Amino acid sequence: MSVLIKGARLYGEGDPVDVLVTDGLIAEIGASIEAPDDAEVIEAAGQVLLPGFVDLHTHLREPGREDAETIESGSAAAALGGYTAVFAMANTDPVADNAVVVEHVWRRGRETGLVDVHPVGAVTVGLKGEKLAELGTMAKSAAGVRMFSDDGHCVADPLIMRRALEYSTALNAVVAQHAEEPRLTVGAQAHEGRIASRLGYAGWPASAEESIVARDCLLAQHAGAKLHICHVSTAGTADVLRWAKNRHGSGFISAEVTPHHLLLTDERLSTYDPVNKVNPPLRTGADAARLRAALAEGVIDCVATDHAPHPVQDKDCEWAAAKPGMLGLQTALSVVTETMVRTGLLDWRGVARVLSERPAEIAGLPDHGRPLVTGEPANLTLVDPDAEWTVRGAELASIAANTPYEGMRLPGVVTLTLLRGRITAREGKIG
Ligand SMILES: NC(=O)N[C@@H](CC(=O)O)C(=O)O
Ligand SMILES: [Zn+2]
Ligand SMILES: [Zn+2]
Repeated sequence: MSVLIKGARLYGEGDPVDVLVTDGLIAEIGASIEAPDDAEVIEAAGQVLLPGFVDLHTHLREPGREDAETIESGSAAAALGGYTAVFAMANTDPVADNAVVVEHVWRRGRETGLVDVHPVGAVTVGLKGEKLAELGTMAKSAAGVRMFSDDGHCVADPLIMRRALEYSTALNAVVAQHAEEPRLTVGAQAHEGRIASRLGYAGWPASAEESIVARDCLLAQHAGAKLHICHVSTAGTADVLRWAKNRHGSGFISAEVTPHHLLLTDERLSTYDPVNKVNPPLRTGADAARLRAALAEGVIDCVATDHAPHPVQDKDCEWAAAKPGMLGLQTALSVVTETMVRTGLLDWRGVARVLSERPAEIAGLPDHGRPLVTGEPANLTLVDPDAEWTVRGAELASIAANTPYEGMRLPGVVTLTLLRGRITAREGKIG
């Protein structure tokens, strides 16, 4: 079976070309390729071909919260969003802190077959922050875990974090930190600042994030380890990262920003709608502007969704009782188009870097985020850069519907996703 993509521009650059995909690989790229008899032909005039997206930060909720998302529904959302690989966070129930759970997630991902699902292993047993999980056993399992995180919780104890970093070097793994000093965020509900004061919410200060990022960059350097910072949300964190990368090198320190922290601000909180509740909280417009600039510059390496589905009863309630988190997989490309491409901060080559190449590198995936040349694996995403769509939570593939972009009109539509040459999503439909 082959697929012939006709008339797309690679990275949105140069003249339109035809791309023939056969046996899971890019077989030929040329000005005009004749379709083989068995080929599925995709008319792609005006569209941009990119390497398939890689999400370093997804919550698929299986096992344990299948009323919010399953590996199957989350994989569908990923494929429709243009993703060919996702990293499934460990804060499931039971926690992915052992080989049995990570192998289950990995196997269910394979069976579903819509996106490569890589389980993230917990750093500590039960995400409790007290005792290191069996990182080595998870690394050696069939799931081949190479990213560890207690995401949802900070590895707050500096000695535990130090040991995790040290162990991870022997496993050639990366530790991804949810940077939140818990003593500074007790009871916190919103970004500490003008809006939180006005609404009467306990504040989540920027320094709760920045102090952990600074600490962990120093610990990572000392251990010679790879550290990844999850969901960077403040201008100050960008400053710390710039300093740390200069000192330690960007091969060791990496960071992601979420689409929602690029686009949304705490101005939205005045409606008291918990759809806007997320951890770390939406920050100020000045923070969002600095995050966009840091992403364009490479101080922040990549965009990760922090796709966090929650069932209606956990979101449709009073603010303080609501769970933090928002959907992200199917809206990421559009939010990046809106905030980074339409503003001139990134071209499509830059989008390939932040949504595909850098995340694949950080996680050590050999067959994603590869150049668009003959012989490479056909993990590909086709984007219509000029099309727009209106987000409707109920129409997204996730079981949960907690999108903060409800009713928003956004630019950039994923029209085709190929995983190893197989069509996983096409024109908004699976397969
Ligand atoms: N981001 C969130 O607000 N929530 C995440 C946890 C996390 O990423 O910290 C979740 O699991 O729901
Ligand atoms: Zn987190
Ligand atoms: Zn998360």
